[in-house]
Amino acid sequence: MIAVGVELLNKRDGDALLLLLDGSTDWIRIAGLVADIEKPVIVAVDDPADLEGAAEAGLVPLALNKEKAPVLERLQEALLEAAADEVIRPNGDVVAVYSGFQQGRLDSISYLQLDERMRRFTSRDLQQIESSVPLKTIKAVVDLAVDIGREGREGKAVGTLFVVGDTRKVMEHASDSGVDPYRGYNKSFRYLLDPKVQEDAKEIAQLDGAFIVSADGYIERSRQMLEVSHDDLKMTKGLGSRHWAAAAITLKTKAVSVVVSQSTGTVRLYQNGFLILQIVPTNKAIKWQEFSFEPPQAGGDD
Ligand SMILES: Nc1ncnc2c1ncn2[C@@H]1O[C@H](COP(=O)(O)OP(=O)(O)OP(=O)(O)O)[C@@H](O)[C@H]1O
Repeated sequence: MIAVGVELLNKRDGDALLLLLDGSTDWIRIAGLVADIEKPVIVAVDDPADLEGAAEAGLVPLALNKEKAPVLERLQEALLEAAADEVIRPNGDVVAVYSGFQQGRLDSISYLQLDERMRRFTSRDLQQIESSVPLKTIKAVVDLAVDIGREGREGKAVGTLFVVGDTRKVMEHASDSGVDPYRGYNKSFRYLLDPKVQEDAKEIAQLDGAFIVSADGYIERSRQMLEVSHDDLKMTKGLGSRHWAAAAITLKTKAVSVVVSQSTGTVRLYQNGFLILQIVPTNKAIKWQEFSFEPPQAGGDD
């Protein structure tokens, strides 16, 4: 199967060969099988310990930590990580060899043409913004924002805005747009890293205005209108007032803004007035063909 993968890669002039494996193997032997390729050969397994020796053999090791996940999810994760590591171009072509039907046996080959819009935030992206807000809080807010962008509420698309960190300064630029359901509530009902609080926040996100969140993850206010001038900003055309406000508040304060577009579900993160991250909901980022495989009927007429 690996030899056929190599042949396909060479014929189609693809960007990389991806071997999705169920565990460690003889890396030297694999390196021998792929010696004819000048492109990267990525070996992806779940447990990082299983990758020992892979890099020395000239392969690109990738740990997935997705042991129980279905094969397509593991493949997707491998591609996203490889793109994030810049081993493959986000719109490159990859030949993947993997166990599609039987664990432990390489029985499937796919030629994958990646989607240019493939973009997912990684911990590495987030570290860039950690300076003003702890990674833990940013990650929770971004995850929640991505959920809101992807799921909406009761079939309707929802857009919203979270302004995180530098709370006191942010509040100087904010005013109530309606009754704020969080005001006066005990801290335990406002801790955004708590899944129950996240579910409540999804409801409130349907209402106008922004959430103001402290650097340690507590919702301090919701339904806030931000009043900030946009004079010093350069923004992509087509973005509306919520996005302008999101960017502008990060120019006036040390806060980070996370905004969900109601029209597209895209999540954008601003810091110092700049767009730092743009996350298209992942289920829209790559269009996978479902496998349609029907095993032959046992005891049939043939
Ligand atoms: N200055 C602001 N502060 C807080 N929220 C705002 C502000 N301006 C707009 N919003 C919120 O954004 C909502 C939609 O505004 P608008 O359509 O201009 O935003 P947008 O940036 O185009 O976002 P979307 O992509 O979601 O349509 C408003 O109903 C309001 O809830």
